[in-house]
Amino acid sequence: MSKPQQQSAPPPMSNRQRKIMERQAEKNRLAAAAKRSSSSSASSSPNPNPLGENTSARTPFREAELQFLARHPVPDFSLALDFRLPAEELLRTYPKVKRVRLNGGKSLSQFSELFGVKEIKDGQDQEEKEVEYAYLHEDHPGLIYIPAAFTPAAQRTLIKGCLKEYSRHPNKSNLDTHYKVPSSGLWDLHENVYLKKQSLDDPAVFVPRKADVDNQANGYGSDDDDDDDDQDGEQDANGKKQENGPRPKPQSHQQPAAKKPKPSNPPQRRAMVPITNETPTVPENVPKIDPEPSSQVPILPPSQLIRKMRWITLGYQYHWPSKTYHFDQNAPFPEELCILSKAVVAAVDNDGDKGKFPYPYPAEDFLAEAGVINYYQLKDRLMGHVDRSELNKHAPLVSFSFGHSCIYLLGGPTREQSPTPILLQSGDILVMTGPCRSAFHGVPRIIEDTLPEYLQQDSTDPEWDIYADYLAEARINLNIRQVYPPKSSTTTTTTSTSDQPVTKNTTALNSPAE
Ligand SMILES: O=C(O)CCC(=O)C(=O)O
Ligand SMILES: [Fe+2]
Repeated sequence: MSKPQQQSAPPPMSNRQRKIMERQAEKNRLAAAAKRSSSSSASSSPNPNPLGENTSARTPFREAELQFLARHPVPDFSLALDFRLPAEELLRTYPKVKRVRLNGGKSLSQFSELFGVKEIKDGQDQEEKEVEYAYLHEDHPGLIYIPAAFTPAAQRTLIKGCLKEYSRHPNKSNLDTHYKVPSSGLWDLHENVYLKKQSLDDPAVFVPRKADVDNQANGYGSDDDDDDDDQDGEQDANGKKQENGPRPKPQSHQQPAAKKPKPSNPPQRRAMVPITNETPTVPENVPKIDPEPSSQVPILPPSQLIRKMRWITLGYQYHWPSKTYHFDQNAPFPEELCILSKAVVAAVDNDGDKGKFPYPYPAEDFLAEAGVINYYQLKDRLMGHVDRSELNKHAPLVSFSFGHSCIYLLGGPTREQSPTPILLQSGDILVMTGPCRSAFHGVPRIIEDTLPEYLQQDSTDPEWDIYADYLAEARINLNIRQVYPPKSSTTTTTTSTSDQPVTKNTTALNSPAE
């Protein structure tokens, strides 16, 4: 007997699938409404919103940012694409996602031991366990996502590096603008107090303000600059695009300049680069004007000051206000990070399986030359932007996430493309290649209570306690870039905004520092 109602009924839908369909319908509705109101506002009212806000001017990227920034009601984080769903469910729920084996069908640990070797669980076939996959997305050509790439032990090692070692001079941090950070590093000071080797009664544990010590500006991006890529008008209160959430910060140097008492030497605002959606040519000789150290920043115990560390730069140091590199300030790049990033690029190259990864880059040409470590507290966010300061636009950008999960918005070449929210979790790798390298992206939300158990306090490893304490309210992102085209190369590199590789003899562009 036939059961016509069952044959014609759609297959049962999971809650997640239903939510995604609803979200897609809502997106379509908003896009249609925006289109309608922009065509009607062109002919009639320039401001169709009775509250005075020109909502039709909001781009889809901005809409998504606002959606995930909202505190009340709490956004539905399950709308974000979670690459760690069981493979079958992932591919069924997101038909635009494609799963591919890593280069040569190998596992990450075969590319480098720095990923750690994953344990084989009872009853699990060794070979089956070792297979690791990368994921691609039809709406985001050039995106490569490798979920759960690191073992817990490998994550701990990298997290320690990010907090204790890589944050030391000569790498610069946002704090260097205003504070005389000791060259042994702020983390060591924090550790000394944490382990009671130094007391808070000792004035030496309080990092002094630069403005009080001397008048030297050291030339690094401050929290008080703005992000010229953030076109949607929200205050972006620091040199990088990252900003703090709505926490009250009566004395903080991270407050928008307009809201705090005017310091005698107000920090520079970022106004030098025109606001545009077009990819500019790389400004190599723009003046690098540095913010002045402020005499208003608070003097804090190390445990609090460490939470004000927002970023550090690796390798070629970056000048946030002008969004250009200091080509003459090249700090030694941590060797393990060079190896690690090269291993990722090798894992997503195409040996023997042409066309699997559509924008491959030869690993032997990849060189880690610059990096940023972003330290997010729970209320911090990074507004939408494109990373376009590197001269080599063809090399992948490799990005690692540790600690709390976040919502990562990945858009397209303009803010008009509706972004895909991705749930970025500790130990995931996101690689931006080809056109994805020029895509708008941002982190509107760190998600509370998502610190994996293996990063929490662990009675068997008291040394980890201080890191666990820090991570209890933090997320760390480490991203690595190649600045120059490869040395004496005939490799294809892009020097234009085009995603089509242009073959060019690049020797002339090699590091002027050499
Ligand atoms: O935190 C992240 O995952 C993204 C960071 C980023 O986009 C950047 O540093 O340019
Ligand atoms: Fe970025």
